[in-house]
Amino acid sequence: HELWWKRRNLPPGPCPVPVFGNLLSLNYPPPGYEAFEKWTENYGPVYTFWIGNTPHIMINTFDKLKETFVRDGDAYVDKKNPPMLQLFRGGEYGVMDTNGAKWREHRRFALTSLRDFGLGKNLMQEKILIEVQDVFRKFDENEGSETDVAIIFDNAIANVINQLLFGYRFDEAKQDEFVALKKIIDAPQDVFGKFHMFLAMNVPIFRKILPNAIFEQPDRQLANMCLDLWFAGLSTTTNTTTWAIGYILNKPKIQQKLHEEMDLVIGSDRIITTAEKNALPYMNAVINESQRCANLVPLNLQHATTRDIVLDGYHIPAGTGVVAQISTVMNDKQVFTDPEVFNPDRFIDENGKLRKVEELIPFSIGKRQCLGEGLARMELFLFLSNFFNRYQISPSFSGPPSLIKNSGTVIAPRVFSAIVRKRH
Ligand code: HEM
Repeated sequence: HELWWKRRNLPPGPCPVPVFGNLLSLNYPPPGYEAFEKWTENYGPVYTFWIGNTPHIMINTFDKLKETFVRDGDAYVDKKNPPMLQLFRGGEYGVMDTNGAKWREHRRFALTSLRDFGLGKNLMQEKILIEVQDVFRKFDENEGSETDVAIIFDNAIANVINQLLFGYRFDEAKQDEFVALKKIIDAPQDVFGKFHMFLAMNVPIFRKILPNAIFEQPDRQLANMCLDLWFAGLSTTTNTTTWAIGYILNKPKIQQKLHEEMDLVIGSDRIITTAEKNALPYMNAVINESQRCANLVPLNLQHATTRDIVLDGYHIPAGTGVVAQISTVMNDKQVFTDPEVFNPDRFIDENGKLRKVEELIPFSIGKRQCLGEGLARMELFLFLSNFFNRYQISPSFSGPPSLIKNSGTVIAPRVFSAIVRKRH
């Protein structure tokens, strides 16, 4: 039944094992890119991947993603949530794990609110630049000594999202609150990042070990919405920033080229704004390549078909799991030569301009594409360009940071410290 009957009408894919499906393969080696790549080579752009005992149709190339998640977007828009998640949230609340009219209304509300709070205008930039100055203050204080880079950016990026959600930032007087809040936010993140908890979420037999709903608030929609924006907005942006610095510490020549561009275009330690974004192609290429190599979600969020579809001749019933497998697209050898190499030059054309590569899709594609993309792009540019304009960063005495990835839902770099020195 498990090995043949249930699979007979689905696109071919790796053979699942009872209870775990294909999940165990993602740990050999973690975080699973290689398994997904091998399956794409073996079965083509569409195959079936089993999460526990639930089949998911994986879409693994950019062309197939356009044909499905973009051109037929409505059919792929629902989320397929493990029942465990409803227990954890106290029901179907928030924006990330809701469907239908509720999802549409709250996604629109979140996007409009981001716009009203100044995204696309100078207001949001001003808020981020206050944090850039605070980051400067902290690095200046630690100049010449070993510093945990991620902690400083994490506080700053949390301030941006907290300003938006609750109207204040975690300044010196509010550090205790920040630490306490981080503990609460990181607890589920740590837990869900663990491979055994990932199994517990997806393999029914393990469900009994997780606690019941943690949300007791009367307004669960509001609480879950805040959780979604905090959760989705903080670790993704901090991890990308920290990965970028980690990759650069492993390739000093790239930092040298960044500094040459900064000296030519900016020429002092003044603050850089988004108005200068187009004048800094190499900086943008470094950000692009950092997002591609960080490849934060080895297995993208799981969607479900909203109606029966026919895909490559297979009849897929409504409610079947479908995944826009962006990590495989961003490692596609046909598009990105030597995908394992950190090489920002792949985004620079023969005239030294930024090259648009449409297969770079770290924010995913289709109707559920990341709703914080505009904010995240602004943060990445302002934090990283201003950081590299002001500082020279070098590895700590123990050498450049490890780039090895652990398993997890959003892949964080290993903790490292480095030494910064002002350039001007
Ligand atoms: C570098 C930073 C970020 C990356 C790489 C990233 C990536 C992603 C990805 C891959 C998805 C899944 C899309 C899908 O279902 O296929 C997503 C969804 C989402 N992201 Fe982001 N994200 C980032 C920053 C942010 C920020 C700053 C916010 C909030 C302000 C945010 C809020 C969300 C929300 C709410 C969703 C769910 C959208 C929905 O289901 O309609 N993200 N993001």
